[in-house]
This record gives sequence, structure tokens and C-alpha cells, in this order.
Amino acid sequence: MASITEREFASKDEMTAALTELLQTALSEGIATDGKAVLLVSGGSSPAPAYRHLSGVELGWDKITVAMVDERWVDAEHEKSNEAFIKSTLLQDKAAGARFVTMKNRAASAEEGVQVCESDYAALKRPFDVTILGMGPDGHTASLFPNADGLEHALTTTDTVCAINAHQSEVTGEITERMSLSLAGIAHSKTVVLLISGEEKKAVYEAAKQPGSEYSVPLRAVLTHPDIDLTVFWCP
Ligand SMILES: O=C(O)[C@H](O)[C@@H](O)[C@H](O)[C@H](O)COP(=O)(O)O
Repeated sequence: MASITEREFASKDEMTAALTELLQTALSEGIATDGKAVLLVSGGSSPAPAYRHLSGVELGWDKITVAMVDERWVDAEHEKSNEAFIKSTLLQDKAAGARFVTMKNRAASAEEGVQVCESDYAALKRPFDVTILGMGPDGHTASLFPNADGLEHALTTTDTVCAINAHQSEVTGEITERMSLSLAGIAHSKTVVLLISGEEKKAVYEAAKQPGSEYSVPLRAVLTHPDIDLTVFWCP
């Protein structure tokens, strides 16, 4: 089992304040200990306010590397690009000085781009200081989508990143080709934060804590991983 700490907040504002504080502390400690810090970021509506807040905080951003948890295989200008989302929310103001390691590269497909991405991620400081995950109503986290092509590899490889092709659904939308941290990549972090908003997703999370298939509910693989130190943030 992962070590799991659950924190419930009365509102999104309270969750944002606590997340901002956690990130500030973890990144400052990383810089104090190693002279540099690494933050792995997801897209999604839950972390966006904390990213905006953090961008205005003086943290020694020139010593911080921000890298993606997952990405659609689309150009950085695409409206669905997580890279574009991180640039517009986090990498502004003081945080504009951070180094940014992205997943999308020039390869025609995620499958063809995975080696370049793996070597980019191999150069990051280990362990990463913080990894921020979201989850979907289908039990996906990062781009580890239920029963996706590439999921078995993603859950078993020692590589940090992996190519995924999800089965199209309301949750994935039309763009199903993704690059993602593997389960091992998620476990490379000193601490992992999982952000959950709303009662519907809370029920999915509670179900994921019960025994069952990791292929139908990939979040379960994170919750049962022996080496992951996970803090779950929830707000209504
Ligand atoms: O790349 C994606 O498809 C999204 O980023 C997605 O994985 C998101 O992280 C979760 O759906 C949580 O979203 P919320 O933060 O909006 O709950």
C-alpha cells in the first residue's frame, strides 16, 4: 500500500491555499537540500488556481524545473495542450524563470517520441520533489486511462514515461494519443498529491481503494504502490 494521507477542505479556496503552501514548502526544501527542485504538473481545473498563485511567489524559480505529468500528442499551440495550460497558469510572473521540460516533441507519434522524452526525463533530479496528479471520473490518473493501449507497459515498466493510446470516451475527448508518467515515474517523487473535486470523483476514489483490477481503474495502481507517499486533497 502507498502511504496515504487524506485532507478534506470545505471549499476550493481552502484547498488552493493548502496546496500552494505544500508546494512552496516542498520546493523550498528541495532547493535547501539539493540546490534545485523538480515539480511535476498535471492539467485540469483543480490545480489551476494554485498554479496562478504560486507564479507570483518568490521561490528561487531559476533553481526549479517544472515538467509535465502527461500530455496529449498535440502541438504546444493546440487549445488542448497541457503544456500551453501550464505556460498560461504557472509559468508567468516570477515563475517564468523556471526551467520547463515538456513531453511533446517532434516525433510523429507518442510511440515514436517516447525515447527522446525518456532521456529528457532521465536528466531530472531524482527523486522529484512533488508530483501533482488529478483523476477523472473513469478512474484515470496522469494519462493512465482504463484498459488503454500501452497501459500494461505503463504499470510494469521501470521507464519513467510511456506512450498511451486511450479508448475514446467522453473523458478523453477526440485526442486519445498521449505521453504520460508511468507508474514507476509517479513513484519517483518524494511526495505525490492527488487532487479530487466533487462528490462524484470522491466516490470513484473510494471505489479505487477497494480491491479490484488496476486495468479498469488505473488510480488503484497508485493507491496500492508500496513506495508512493500520497496526500489526497478533496473539496466539494
Ligand atoms: O490531461 C487531461 O486529460 C486532464 O488534465 C485530466 O487528466 C485532469 O487532470 C483530470 O481530469 C482532473 O481534472 P480536474 O482537475 O478538472 O478535476
